[in-house]
Amino acid sequence: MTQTVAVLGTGKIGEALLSGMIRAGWRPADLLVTARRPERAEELRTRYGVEPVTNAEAAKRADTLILTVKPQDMGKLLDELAPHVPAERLVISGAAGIPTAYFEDRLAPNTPVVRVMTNTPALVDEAMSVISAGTHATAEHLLHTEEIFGGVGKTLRVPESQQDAATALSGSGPAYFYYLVEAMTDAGILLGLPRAQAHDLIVQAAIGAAVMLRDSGEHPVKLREAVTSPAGTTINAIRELENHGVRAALIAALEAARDRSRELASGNG
Ligand SMILES: NC(=O)C1=CN([C@@H]2O[C@H](COP(=O)(O)OP(=O)(O)OC[C@H]3O[C@@H](n4cnc5c(N)ncnc54)[C@H](O)[C@@H]3O)[C@@H](O)[C@H]2O)C=CC1
Ligand SMILES: O=C(O)[C@@H]1CCC=N1
Repeated sequence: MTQTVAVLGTGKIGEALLSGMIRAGWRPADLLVTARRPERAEELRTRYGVEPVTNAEAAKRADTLILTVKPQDMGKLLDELAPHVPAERLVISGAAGIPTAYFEDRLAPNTPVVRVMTNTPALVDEAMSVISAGTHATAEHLLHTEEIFGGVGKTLRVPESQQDAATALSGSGPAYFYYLVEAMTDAGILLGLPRAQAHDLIVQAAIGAAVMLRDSGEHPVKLREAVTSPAGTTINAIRELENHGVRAALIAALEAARDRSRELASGNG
């Protein structure tokens, strides 16, 4: 049987997922989208050939609803949806912080809910999507969720108690790397390189390092040691990173992101 999937609140993450699903072979005819602004809805229709509908219509027609609004907008969306969502619908939340119980409390009894934290590299099929089942989600619901999110990258099942940590690591994770690239590009400018060249050098170093981290099977310490020659250049840089507490700053930063995810749990964040 053909499954219809609706993306509700198709912003940055919703569109990244939608585009990836189409690349992965989903037929636009089997996909519905909702958006707050009519111009946005038309943009999605033109760009992907999908049908924009109201939230209520999506709830009635789609077998699976993927909710990708901001945590702060989730309560309002659920108020709108609740009267229209039959209990057999699979509801997938892509929002940071909000637990599956929040949805279960507001939807029909026994509604299967799955929580997913993905990230923007979904746009290039390199997402990490971390998946947890709510009380009524079955193995089949998890497989279906993996089928959807597997089209845009890797998936990993975790207990829901680990979702806030996963959000800090991989949901927000790409932003940390963009921030580092931005800072190191500035360093290149300081060292006298043209900005475009500094950018290219750092981006390629990041790509090379990322592929080695993924494919070599080596521990990051080993990989760093291989770059760090005795009395060489790298150790001077590492000493400065240690002097400035960069490791401690990263640990504190991810802890702060985890804490913020916890704060968003009520949907009022
Ligand atoms: N941006 C990111 O890197 C990531 C975001 N997320 C989660 O994804 C969700 C969305 O984030 P973004 O895509 O960044 O935000 P966004 O603001 O780009 O997208 C949300 C969209 O929902 C629409 N919307 C709000 N209420 C609506 C309603 N009642 N009906 C229809 N549309 C409605 C908004 O107009 C907006 O286009 C958030 O819950 C966030 O926690 C998760 C992982 C990564
Ligand atoms: O910053 C945020 O709240 C969202 C969730 C994870 C990444 N972006």
